[in-house]
Amino acid sequence: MPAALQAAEFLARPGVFLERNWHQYGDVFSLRIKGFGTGRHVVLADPAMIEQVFKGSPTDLRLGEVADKFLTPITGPSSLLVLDGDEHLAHRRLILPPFHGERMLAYAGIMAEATDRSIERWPLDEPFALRPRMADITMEVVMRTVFGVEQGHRYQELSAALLTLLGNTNVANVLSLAFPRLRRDFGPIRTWSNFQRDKARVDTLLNAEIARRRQSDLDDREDILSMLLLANRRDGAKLSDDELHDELITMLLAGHETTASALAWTFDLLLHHPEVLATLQDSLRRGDDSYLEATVQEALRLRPVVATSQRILHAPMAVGDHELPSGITILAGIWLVHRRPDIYPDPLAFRPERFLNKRPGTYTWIPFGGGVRRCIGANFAPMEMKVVLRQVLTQVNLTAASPKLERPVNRVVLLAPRHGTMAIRRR
Ligand code: HEM
Repeated sequence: MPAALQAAEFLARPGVFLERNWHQYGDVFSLRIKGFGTGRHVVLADPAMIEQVFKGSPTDLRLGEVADKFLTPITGPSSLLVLDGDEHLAHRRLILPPFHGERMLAYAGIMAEATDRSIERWPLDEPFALRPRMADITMEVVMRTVFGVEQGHRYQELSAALLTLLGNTNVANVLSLAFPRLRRDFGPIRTWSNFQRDKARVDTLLNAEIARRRQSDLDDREDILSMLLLANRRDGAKLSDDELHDELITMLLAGHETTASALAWTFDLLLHHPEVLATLQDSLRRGDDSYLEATVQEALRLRPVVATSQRILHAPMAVGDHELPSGITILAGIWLVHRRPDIYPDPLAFRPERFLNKRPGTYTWIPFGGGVRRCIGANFAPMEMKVVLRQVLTQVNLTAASPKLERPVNRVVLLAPRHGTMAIRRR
């Protein structure tokens, strides 16, 4: 298929496109997609090969370069997503600890409050889209747990500016981010200057927040920004204001829409599988969280919001029986591994029992990628999903607004439900 057609289909319907090629060519196949990674790609659907890639040398297998092209104008150059090599590892060592341990339990309270605040505004007896409501919740969670900004005037100002910046990721902007030559205005089409204006507004507000936080008593605070202000690199240095700024935008960008889409997918699956929903509600009434945990794992398997995890290869690499050349982009097929019938019998069925009292495999369940680039929110996001699901399912009676399951659409780089998971809240 010509490269332009491959690109169009891959961008519009990545799941369908990847599956068709997988059925035709098997667990290793190549693609040509201009403007995406290095333009030449090899897709892997075999967990053993993906393990090799995730465990491979971070110098030879780079993710930062893939993201750098289109993310740096939004995040800045010091984002975990766009860094590679030693600098990436140095940032990761500082950013990972706040996402683990006891503190996470304190965040559960914030997650429950944000959910209750959102539920209060849901309409009764009329269809409404759950995905944007989930995005309100995940925005509040990032604003309070990561940025440490509580509801009020500053919260409103900063969240509105961030939503304007991220909401402007329309086709024109995404293209101009991917192709630097398009980073300008075209006569009356002023998308690039509008983007710059929105970005400057976010920068001013975020820098003011960082400066204000530096003046406060950091030891008493539990938010991630405060912890990052206290953290030292191995050489004793701290993150600069610019680096903190870039990491804050990164965590919002990586943690907000992803978790909202994952939640919308989970509700879509639950509302269309009444027997699973009933089992889950029953287990929640009994105070048993194991089925809730399994439901989240199964939803992330069947509807992973990121279809592939990417690495640019900088040295030839033998993967299985294949010699992969330097210069290609490897796509670890998250979507495909999760649909392997040898690992998940009847793979299209939504069946949380698969994970009941059974830990998902490190290389067979990969919604958060793997290795030194594994998602830093890989504990935080499932916890948030569990809190939101519990709050909603124990307080609200929801039904699906349509008998059909949602189809995935590509929202920039995430797979989201086409109609946003339409539901009806019943009395
Ligand atoms: C259900 C929700 C989420 C999903 C499905 C998801 C998925 C992913 C995936 C697939 C990657 C790339 C991993 C790789 O290539 O190996 C990633 C990276 C990342 N994620 Fe998440 N993510 C989610 C939530 C979050 C949250 C809540 C945060 C933070 C608040 C976050 C922050 C990041 C960051 C900073 C990276 C880059 C890590 C690095 O390059 O070292 N994500 N995520």
